[in-house]
Amino acid sequence: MSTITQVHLNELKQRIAELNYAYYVLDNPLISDAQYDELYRQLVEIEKHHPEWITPDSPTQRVGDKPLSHFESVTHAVPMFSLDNAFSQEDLMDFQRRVKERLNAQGEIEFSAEPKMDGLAINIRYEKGQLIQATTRGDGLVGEDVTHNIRTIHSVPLHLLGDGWPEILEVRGEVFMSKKVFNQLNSEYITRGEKPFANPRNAAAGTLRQLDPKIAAQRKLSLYLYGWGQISDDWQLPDTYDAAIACFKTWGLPTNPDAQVVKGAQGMSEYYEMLIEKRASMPYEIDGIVYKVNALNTHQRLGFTAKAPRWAIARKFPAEEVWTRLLDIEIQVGRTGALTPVARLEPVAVGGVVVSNATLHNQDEIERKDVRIGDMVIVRRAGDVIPEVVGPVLAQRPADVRQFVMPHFCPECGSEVVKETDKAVYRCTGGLYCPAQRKRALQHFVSRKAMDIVGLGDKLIEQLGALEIVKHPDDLYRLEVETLAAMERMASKSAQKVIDAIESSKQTTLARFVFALGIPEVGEVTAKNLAHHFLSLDAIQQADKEQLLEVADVGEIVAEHIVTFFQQPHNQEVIKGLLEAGIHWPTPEQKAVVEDSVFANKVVVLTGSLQQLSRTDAKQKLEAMGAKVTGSVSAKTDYVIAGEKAGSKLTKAEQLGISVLTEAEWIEMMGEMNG
Ligand SMILES: NC(=O)c1ccc[n+]([C@@H]2O[C@H](COP(=O)([O-])OP(=O)(O)OC[C@H]3O[C@@H](n4cnc5c(N)ncnc54)[C@H](O)[C@@H]3O)[C@@H](O)[C@H]2O)c1
Ligand SMILES: [Zn+2]
Repeated sequence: MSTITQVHLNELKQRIAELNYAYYVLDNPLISDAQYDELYRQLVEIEKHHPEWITPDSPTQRVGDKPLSHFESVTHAVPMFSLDNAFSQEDLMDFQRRVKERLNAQGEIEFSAEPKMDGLAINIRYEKGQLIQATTRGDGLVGEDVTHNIRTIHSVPLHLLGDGWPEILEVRGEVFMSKKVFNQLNSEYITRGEKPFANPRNAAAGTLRQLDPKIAAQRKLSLYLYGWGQISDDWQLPDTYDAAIACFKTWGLPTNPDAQVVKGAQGMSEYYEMLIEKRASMPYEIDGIVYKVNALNTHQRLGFTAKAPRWAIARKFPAEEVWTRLLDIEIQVGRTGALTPVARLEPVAVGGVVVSNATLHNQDEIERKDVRIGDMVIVRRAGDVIPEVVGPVLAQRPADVRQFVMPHFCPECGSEVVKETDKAVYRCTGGLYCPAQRKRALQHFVSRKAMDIVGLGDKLIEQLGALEIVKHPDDLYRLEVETLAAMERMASKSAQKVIDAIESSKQTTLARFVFALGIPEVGEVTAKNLAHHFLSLDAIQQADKEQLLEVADVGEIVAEHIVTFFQQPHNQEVIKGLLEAGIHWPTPEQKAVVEDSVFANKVVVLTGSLQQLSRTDAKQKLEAMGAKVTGSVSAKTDYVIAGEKAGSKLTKAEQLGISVLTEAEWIEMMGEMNG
């Protein structure tokens, strides 16, 4: 502390004053609340050691700031104070100790404990039971008149219920926006392409500052009471804070259901544990707990500092939202080959843990949020949810930020990256080669319906992969008994069994082999159809999109996946390795399909609009299976394949009792037949 000079102090005061102006007046904070709280704490600390340096214009001596408003200014009958902060259990103990000392009290103090709602303070004035004015806190002495907007809050009575209320009653509470309303509002903004609100507090502030009360009415604000201002002299307050609040409740005023009376440091800490646990599931955001000495006769004795009551304290929760620098955006390749952009952050504490990475979900999300590398970003971590980048702080965007571009090649294996049609997902196409996809590729390759290698379980695959003994499926065929026997929980006998299984898997079918490659969207049935259509692996590899579309059950997306998969040199390398290892199969018989076909020599009529295939493709496929495709339904018709909105032909078929198939049923039948 000795190195602190008055020059430092003045700089700090100047800085905090600027930050206050940006936050309270312009509604545009320059730093995060957590960062602000830290600067403010430093100021308090210095002034504690040098009380002689405290000046009336110090931020510690003033509440908020005067708003620049379109609304009328209102001088509060009783000033609206802020709260002192406690950041630890220790701070709370100090608070209780100070209270006890001042009151010269013995034993435990009783406190009212309640959630610190993250919104804005409002004073609501009732005269003769009638709501006549609602004002913001402003600088604590003068606020702005927002009566028109407060009147739109359904839970706030325009006239007090019951009777017995004082002629003049000012109640104070927090206006806030629930998480649900906030999320709805923001998704509407996003769909309209407008900039969403940073958080519910900001949204509530923005809503209260609307001139048109219809907007506030639509946005559904909420309010809970937590105190009072001026009250007629002839009315006697109850003895305790909680009884006063309960009394207001009987007049129809909304109060926080989570408020509780607790005793001493132990009680305060139990309430803290309870509420922090509950925080994520609460319908509105809270940023801490407010503890107030419950006995009202003590409040006058304890009094106020320049800024806050001495009978209350706000125990802040760890911030769920902080600001930090986005150092880079890196790509993570998942086990299915999906590429996820991950934010690399300057390490920062958020929600109680230090975070240096956060998900950015996908490219669309980065564009929508307009996050750029080098930006100051808002990072959020609520409850156990993984940390997320909410968006950039545009006020602090440096000139040299960089736009993120999705790489064209997989950072793990160098294979081509493709964007999946109609999805926001980018995927690595090097399925057989990519180390990120290794485990999944191998598990699939050895599975029963693929190469059917018995004894190669997940644990073993994991070990072989991790040790880089088996990087790609072709490495399996180079395994030796000794290598396998050295793995965990393996003996030479079981190792030999696995080697035998690998050996016998070499004799397979083309369909199994194609399925084993793990081409996206190519399941067992599609693999069979490909095998029986093209008859050789070469033909499948060389087929273009048009040719692939001729195959039963192959549509645009599947065809694209197949073409891209075989285009990857790395995949080709692995396939070559597999064939060199001795994998072989008998040539599938094309004829067999036609002979076996239920459609061989049958008369088929297509009607309605087909979803998966064009009319021409469907006709070709039926003919390939030996069917005769005709245009009109008669007694000679064997099958009618009815697409959507099928009309008279379908009716006729039904009248004649002809078998009708839906498009899906037909495609399924083709798949089964080709096996
Ligand atoms: N980022 C910035 O640049 C910047 C600048 C200034 C202030 N701030 C933030 O604002 C805070 C200070 O604001 P403040 O002066 O309004 O204090 P505060 O919000 O920390 O606490 C006082 C307020 O708490 C609210 N409150 C909620 N629940 C309550 C309850 N149950 N009982 C009583 N009051 C309750 C009231 O509105 C009251 O005015 C700072 O700690 C910081 O987080 C940030
Ligand atoms: Zn890859």
